[in-house]
Amino acid sequence: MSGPSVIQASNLTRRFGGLVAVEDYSLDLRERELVGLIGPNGAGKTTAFNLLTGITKLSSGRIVIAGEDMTGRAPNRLAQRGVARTFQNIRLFADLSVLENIMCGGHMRYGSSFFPTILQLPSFRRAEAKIARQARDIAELTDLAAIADRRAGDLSYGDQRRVEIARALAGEPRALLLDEPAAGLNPAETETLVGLIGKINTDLKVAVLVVEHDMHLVMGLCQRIQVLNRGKLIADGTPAEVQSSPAVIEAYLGTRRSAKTHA
Ligand SMILES: Nc1ncnc2c1ncn2[C@@H]1O[C@H](COP(=O)(O)OP(=O)(O)OP(=O)(O)O)[C@@H](O)[C@H]1O
Repeated sequence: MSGPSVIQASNLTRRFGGLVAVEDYSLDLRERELVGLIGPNGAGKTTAFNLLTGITKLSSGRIVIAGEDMTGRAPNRLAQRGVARTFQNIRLFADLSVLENIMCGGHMRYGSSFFPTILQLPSFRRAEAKIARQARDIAELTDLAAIADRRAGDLSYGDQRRVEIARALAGEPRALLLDEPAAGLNPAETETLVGLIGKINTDLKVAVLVVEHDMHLVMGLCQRIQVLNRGKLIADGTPAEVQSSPAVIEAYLGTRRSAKTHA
């Protein structure tokens, strides 16, 4: 049985001029759920992600996070309410160490305000110690402890991806949204990533929504899969249900057919 709702998004719509990128998209992501969001190129997945995290403004719709209406709030307010994300293109501080990058995630959530920081008050030192302790725990969990002092910019792509996820976890999110986490990873790195996402979901009890082109990964990892096509949700079910859905098969075949026609 799944728990209470973490993200309740209802009828999210976003227009860009005359183009409706996402239309009436709804998601009820519950505690401990691991949900995949798939769809052909241009289906609206990234736009849906950006709407859920407040990065793109809604044309209409409603977003409730852990019971609080967060519609129209800025991305940092949604993050504070417990929604963390990673991006398609890795965005790390290349010159900072792995541990410092992870601590940045903690600062976003628990950092001291301006005056305690400037004056180095005890409250500032306490917050810093807590953030450093927590970053070390997360480095352990994400298998980054052995390279915690290395410069992030010197790491392999797969390790950088894990640092990005570790930094997102430092904000102690209720939900983690991963935008194409396996993009650019080799098969061994992808396998490590799949193990990590599973661990985050089961051990840390964080709800996960993952956008991914790697079907094998999505089908093996997710309990539930949503399929977007031309901005609209055309399926929402178990991997087996989605794979046998005529609308889904048609959406993917249709994309291939039109790609051939235009080739
Ligand atoms: N800022 C924007 N301005 C105008 N059109 C946009 C903007 N962002 C997205 N779109 C359009 O909205 C549609 C959905 O794009 P989106 O990037 O969300 O799809 P996607 O499913 O993530 O695609 P992909 O799998 O290729 O990453 C596309 O037609 C895209 O061109």
